[in-house]
Amino acid sequence: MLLDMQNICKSFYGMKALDGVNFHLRSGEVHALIGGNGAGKSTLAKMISGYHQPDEGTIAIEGEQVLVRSPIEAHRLGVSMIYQDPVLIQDLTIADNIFLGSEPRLLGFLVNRRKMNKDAKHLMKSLGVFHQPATPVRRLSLSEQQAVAIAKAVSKRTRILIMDEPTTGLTVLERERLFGLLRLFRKEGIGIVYITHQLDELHQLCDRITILRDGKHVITRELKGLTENEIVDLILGKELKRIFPQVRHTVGEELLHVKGLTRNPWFRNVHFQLHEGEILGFAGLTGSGRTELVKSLFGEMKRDSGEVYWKGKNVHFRSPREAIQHQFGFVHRNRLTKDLFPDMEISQNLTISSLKQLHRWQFLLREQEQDTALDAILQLNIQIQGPDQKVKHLSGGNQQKAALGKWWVAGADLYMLEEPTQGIDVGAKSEMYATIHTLVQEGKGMIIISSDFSELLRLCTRILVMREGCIVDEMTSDEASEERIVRSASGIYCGQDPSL
Ligand SMILES: Nc1ncnc2c1ncn2[C@@H]1O[C@H](COP(=O)(O)OP(=O)(O)OP(=O)(O)O)[C@@H](O)[C@H]1O
Repeated sequence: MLLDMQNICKSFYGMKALDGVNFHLRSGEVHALIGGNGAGKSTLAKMISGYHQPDEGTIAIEGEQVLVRSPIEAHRLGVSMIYQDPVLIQDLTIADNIFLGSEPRLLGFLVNRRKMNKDAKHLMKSLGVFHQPATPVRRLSLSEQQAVAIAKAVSKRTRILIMDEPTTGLTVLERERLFGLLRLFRKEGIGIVYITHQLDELHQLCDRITILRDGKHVITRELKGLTENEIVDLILGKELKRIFPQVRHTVGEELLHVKGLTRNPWFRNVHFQLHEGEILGFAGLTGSGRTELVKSLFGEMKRDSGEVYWKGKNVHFRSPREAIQHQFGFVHRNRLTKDLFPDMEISQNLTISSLKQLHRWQFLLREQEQDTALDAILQLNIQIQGPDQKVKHLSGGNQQKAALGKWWVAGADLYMLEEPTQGIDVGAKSEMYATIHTLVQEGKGMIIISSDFSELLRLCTRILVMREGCIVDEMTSDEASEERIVRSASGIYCGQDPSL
């Protein structure tokens, strides 16, 4: 056994984050570590990588009991951890980042830069990245930065590699490349702990699965033979009928009509309409212009030309404030920093865009604010300890509901959601989808940007695919398939002419 963790317990401020958890990792296996938000996955991973120490329990690597008191000690033991946002120094070069703290030396004290660059080049090449080793890391894409983090791990003779949601923000093709690398590591006997909320990834990659729930061990077994529905039930501890509710909406009046919208170099000549009863999905690779398009609709970004009609009226918002006044709401991908005030109470966050209605003679009607917030908390089923709880202390799923709730309180008629379920667990996802359907049923407009194409397929009534700033394909839910989206998004063929 490569790694053997027995009876691990850990509490924070008297609250048990892990309660008697056992975890075993074999050489050459990819072991999925799964559970809902707050189940204890990251805490367990941080025990192996030296960021936390257990209150009780033992850790053994290759049969030898160890005390992993710091990340440096973990590295010495052959443990590396890679996060969704690789921890790299952006202004240093690829080679510097890979060998930071373990630079090859000449005469024992001079850094052997030649060898460092040569080794870095070789490592990066084996990972399919061909930049010069002297390139600053800030010039690389997210997936290339991840390759640098992996190269760093490999250069340190890693035996145990822990990956915490590594595919967040990656395109389908980048994800495939990462999986290819992990399969290679598996062949070399490295044990990989793989943490994810993307259950559709498990069968592509993982050999065994361990599920945690509320800090307790639920099950460890071979993944083969376990269905996605069974995994969902084990995560939640109850039966979830359907992650994606089957709802058919009737298409009604036109809400939004975008004509020839252009902002160089991000997007060009974009035309589309959104009707009542539609959930409009935007698919595309990173840099396809989807986010910039939505930012421009929300007044966060200027446009060069084109027109936008909202409920039949020509509108041109020069700031988000104007968009909000016209009942537009936008939940960004990084909602905690962009949409919410993490150090403020949940009730203040929910009412922040509606303060005008909650003021009289320049005084905030505190009681009314609390009532309005409470209404949203109940309607959207936001799980909190009290209305004065700070948003930063909510789970990822509840933070997402709060970000949506802010626009609900403000009376938004158009919701634009960027990566609405990124990082949230399967139960919260299911609730988010149900909320989206309810809002659409009430006649609200819904635009979803998601890198999770299967989510778009199962949620949206119509999907537009963007590539290099242009809409290159459009499909109804009946016409759509993941293959068609991937092909259009990556330019393998243009949707209008599959023979190309
Ligand atoms: N440094 C900390 N201080 C206080 N509480 C913490 C700390 N780290 C984790 N916790 C708590 O421990 C519990 C387990 O959290 P953990 O981050 O391990 O869950 P997780 O399964 O990784 O969740 P997610 O999928 O949302 O990342 C949670 O209740 C969390 O609030």
